[in-house]
Amino acid sequence: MNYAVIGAGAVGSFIGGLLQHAGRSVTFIARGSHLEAMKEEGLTVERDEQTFTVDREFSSDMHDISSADTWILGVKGTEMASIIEKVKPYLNKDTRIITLQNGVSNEEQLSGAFGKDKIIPASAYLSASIREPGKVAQHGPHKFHLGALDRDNNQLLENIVDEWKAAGISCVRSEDIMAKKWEKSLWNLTFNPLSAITGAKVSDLLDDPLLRNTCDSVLKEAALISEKKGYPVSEKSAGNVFKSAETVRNHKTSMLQDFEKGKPMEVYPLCGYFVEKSKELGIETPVLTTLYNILEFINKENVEKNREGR
Ligand SMILES: NC(=O)C1=CN([C@@H]2O[C@H](COP(=O)(O)OP(=O)(O)OC[C@H]3O[C@@H](n4cnc5c(N)ncnc54)[C@H](OP(=O)(O)O)[C@@H]3O)[C@@H](O)[C@H]2O)C=CC1
Ligand SMILES: CC(C)(CO)C(=O)C(=O)O
Repeated sequence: MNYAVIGAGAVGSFIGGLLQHAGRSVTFIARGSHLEAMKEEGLTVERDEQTFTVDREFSSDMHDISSADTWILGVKGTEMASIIEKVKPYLNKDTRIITLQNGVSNEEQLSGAFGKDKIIPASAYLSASIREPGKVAQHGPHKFHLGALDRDNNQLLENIVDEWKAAGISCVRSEDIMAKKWEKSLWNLTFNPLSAITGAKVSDLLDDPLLRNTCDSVLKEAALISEKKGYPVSEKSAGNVFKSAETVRNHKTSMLQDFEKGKPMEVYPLCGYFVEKSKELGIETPVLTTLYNILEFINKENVEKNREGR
């Protein structure tokens, strides 16, 4: 496979760096200071047991993705509509697009634009960050679940999973990848919006009785939506949302991290989409809807403030 990472930020740089280190061809599409640093010094990947640097190909020119057959879409969900327009001219019959964004709306958007057969969704469990321009860090365990929306891609998917494993990327093939993505979305819905509104770390959300109670209400509402969409949530898997949060107590959710950096938060993919679905399905979600309304407001204010350098 020839890979292009489109939006080589934290997750994309981590995956692309490992693939290139293992001898695969990877083109990294990035921008800003991260791109400049990679062009000058290469991309350094730092993990628990190893640090290495890969030295090519780094570009901001979308034209450079045309020679790749496998695109790893690393942008945030907030960029999806604009990135679809940018990559459209370079798509051909062999192109497949791996989507690792949190949420489930990105797959809908991409399938609508390019067709289901083009999309290979992935569910990403890791904690990667750009430590400084040109350097990506991922410490602790990580895991990706990859699945095909179209059975015709099963063999190709097998090959991708084999290549990723050989490159040291922990990943498994999922028979029902959208169920996996809904499962992860329940986690994100339960913790991300409330953390961004309050500034609370995962440990605060778990330990403060009132915040925990609010998380629990959100999870119950989210489970109703998930169930109606065909992804029932058992008591055990609802319990696992809180159990798995115990393993990342020290974590600041990605939404809170974006807020603190003054970056747009993934409000629609991680929250608004589910509110929209609840309305369409006639499900009452008062807690989730209230959090969403607040989140929309603080996101706009935050982005505006940072644009103006206030
Ligand atoms: N980080 C993590 O550990 C995890 C992230 N995820 C999910 O993965 C997705 C990606 O997250 P993450 O890697 O953290 O995000 P990042 O912001 O680190 O990466 C996105 C990158 O894409 C770049 N980009 C956006 N548009 C363009 C463009 N037109 N041309 C070139 N580069 C572009 C951004 O540049 P710029 O910075 O200038 O905007 C940024 O470097 C999100 O949906 C997130 O929720 C899921 C699990 C864990
Ligand atoms: C919990 C985590 C880091 C999962 O990898 C996440 O998805 C987030 O913070 O948004």
